[in-house]
Amino acid sequence: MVSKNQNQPSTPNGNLTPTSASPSKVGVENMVGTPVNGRARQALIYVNGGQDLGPSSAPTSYAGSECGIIEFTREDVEALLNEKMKRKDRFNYKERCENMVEYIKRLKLCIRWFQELEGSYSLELEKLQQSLEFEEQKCMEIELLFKNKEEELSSMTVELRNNYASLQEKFMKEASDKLTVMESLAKERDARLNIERSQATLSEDLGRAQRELQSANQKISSLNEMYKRLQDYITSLQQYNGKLQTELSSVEDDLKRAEKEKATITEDLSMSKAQLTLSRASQDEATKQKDALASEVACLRVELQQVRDDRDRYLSQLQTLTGEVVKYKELTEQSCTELDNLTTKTTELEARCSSQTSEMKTLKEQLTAAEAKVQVSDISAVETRTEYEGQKKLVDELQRRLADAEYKLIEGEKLRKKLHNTILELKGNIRVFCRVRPLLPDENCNSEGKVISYPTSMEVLGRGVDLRQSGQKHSFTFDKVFMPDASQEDVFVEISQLVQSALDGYKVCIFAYGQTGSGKTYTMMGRPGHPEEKGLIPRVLEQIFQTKQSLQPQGWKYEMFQCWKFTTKQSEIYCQQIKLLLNVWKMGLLESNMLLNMMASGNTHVSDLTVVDVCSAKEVSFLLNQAANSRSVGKTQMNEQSSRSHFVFTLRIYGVNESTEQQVQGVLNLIDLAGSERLSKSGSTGDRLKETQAINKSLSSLSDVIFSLAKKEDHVPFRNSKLTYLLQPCLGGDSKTLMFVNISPDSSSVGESLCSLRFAARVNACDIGTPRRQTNIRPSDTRLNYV
Ligand SMILES: Nc1ncnc2c1ncn2[C@@H]1O[C@H](COP(=O)(O)OP(=O)(O)OP(=O)(O)O)[C@@H](O)[C@H]1O
Repeated sequence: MVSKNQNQPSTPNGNLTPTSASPSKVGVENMVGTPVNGRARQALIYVNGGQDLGPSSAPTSYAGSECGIIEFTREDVEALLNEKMKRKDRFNYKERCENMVEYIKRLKLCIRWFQELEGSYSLELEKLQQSLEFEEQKCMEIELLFKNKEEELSSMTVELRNNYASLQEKFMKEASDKLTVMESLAKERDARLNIERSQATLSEDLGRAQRELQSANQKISSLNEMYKRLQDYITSLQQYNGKLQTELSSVEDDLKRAEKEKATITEDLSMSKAQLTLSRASQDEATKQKDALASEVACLRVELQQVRDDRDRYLSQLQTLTGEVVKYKELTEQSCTELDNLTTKTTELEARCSSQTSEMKTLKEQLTAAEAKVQVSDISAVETRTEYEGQKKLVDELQRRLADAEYKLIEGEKLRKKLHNTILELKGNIRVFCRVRPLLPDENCNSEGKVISYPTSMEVLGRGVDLRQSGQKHSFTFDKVFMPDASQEDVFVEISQLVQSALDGYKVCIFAYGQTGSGKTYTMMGRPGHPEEKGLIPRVLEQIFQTKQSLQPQGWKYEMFQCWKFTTKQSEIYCQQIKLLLNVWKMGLLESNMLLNMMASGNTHVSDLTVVDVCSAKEVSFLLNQAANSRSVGKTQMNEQSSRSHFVFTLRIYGVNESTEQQVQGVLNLIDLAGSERLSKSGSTGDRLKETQAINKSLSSLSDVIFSLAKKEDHVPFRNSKLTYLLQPCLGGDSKTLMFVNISPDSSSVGESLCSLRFAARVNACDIGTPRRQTNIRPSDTRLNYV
């Protein structure tokens, strides 16, 4: 610390000048406690290097004291003292005195400056005192104000206390409410725990069901294998049977041949016997003739003897009777000729007799040989008969085994059908498949990225689809999601089981829903002129006709196949009117009061509808092409070739197996709905606008029906539109329904896509009941029921 007396000498010129090499702060320390004017003074003198110190930078609190005091850092002072100590040795005393004088001069200048400052400060002090008085007055006023405020505040405090009391009351009430809420929360928690527990049991059930499903699948595959094996076995049995049959027929041929031979031999034998009898008769005759001839010869001999006697007599008489010699000579010659004749006749007869004897001998030999042959053929006939009986027994045994195998096969088929339908029931009787079509060449991918994406988590792989709209992601899960690269075949594979159900006697309904241009017609009908891109309808028909062939060996034999009737029809519901596709050119639009009756069987009947019986897929595809060509097509802003009508393709299937007395009656409805579109976006006007409104109305009726069925309401509004009325039998609780929701990946259609996906998600959450199989119904007239 530096203490400085006011009486110290000042610089001669009285100016405050900084030391040449001085730092910006210079401090001087003097002894503390040195008496100055009888008082010890302390001071720090601060000299700003070369700057004019104004009143603002000068200390103010020391006005009126004997010297100005300025803060000086200790470090600076210590540094200065050190410097001084160091310099002590280096400078001589004189120099130090000079320095000191110079220094004192400066100090004096400072003091003067401080005195000036003090004057200015006293002025300021006066001003301040005045302002203090003013402030005091102000304070008085403020105090008054404060009092008033205090009163106000006290009244407010009272009020606030009252408020506080009421608030406390409220708080108490709230607390009790909170308690009740906590209680209900606890109850809810319990309920939630219960739900979680039941969810766990349900998931366990689900797991069990899935395991059962797996085992059922395994059973099905084993049954299928068994079925294949049985088929192979049956084929081999049939082959064996065929072989046996051919062998049997060859044996039968042999037998026939042998019998024929026997017959011919017997015939020959009887002929021979007859011949023999004839020969014997002729022999007898010949013997008789011989005897007669012999007696004749004997007579002739007797006559000859008589003649000879006569000749002798005559010769004796010749001698006597010369005239009569010529006469007698002639007579003798004549008798000789006659005798010769008789001799030759006898020789001839003898030769004939001997030839007949030899003939008889050969005939006897032949007879013996024939009898031996007959004996041999009798033995072979007995052998053949025993062999034939053995073969017959074998054939009977084989036929019994075949019938056994067929019975097993039929039982297996029954089990397969049951398991197949159990699987489908487990999958749900209303299912939703989503199909996203690829971007078309004239559509551009959104600059912000793709609108549609597919989650890759294992849980929803192949079943999930995400749609992004204005940066927000909407996720949906369906039974199956087909990405744009899915082929028509991939889609068909997934629905082929439903076609099998229709063949097993169920009502099946498959419909495509979606905005205009989203690919409904492509899915149902395919791309015309591209057989590899043919749609579901032609593929379904192919499957049905193939199954018809393959079911033949299982009892649905060709003769019985005559009982199968494939009846197809196409009907089009257009602007709430029913238009007949096949004779649309003849009839045009039908009147709205057209008769729609419910048949006793629960099937809808459309009057005057042309029904065509078809026998092959070719015939049906011809009819389909006709139907597709006569379908109403229009152009909207959203699709160049928009289908402005619903297309309903119905296939009715009757099956009879006469060996098992089984009959099935199934219905398959394939529907390409007209495109749903926003009126504003479609750009429709006039008739087209009416048409779009009608389409939207019938689609909304369809959704009303589905949701009403899902809620199990007593009244289902089937009659709200022709479409739902016509489809009533197939949309009812006892049918299997599959919905395709077709989606366009174009970013400009994202709003419509979101609507379609939301509708599909609601449909997917529905449960419309358990399907019933229609069996043992022999249709009296299949043409009466159409849907
Ligand atoms: N999966 C697909 N693969 C290739 N092209 C497709 C696919 N789906 C649809 N398309 C094409 O998209 C266009 C529109 O399809 P389509 O006519 O089937 O739509 P839609 O939904 O039936 O329309 P609308 O309701 O107006 O009749 C057609 O050119 C069709 O060939």
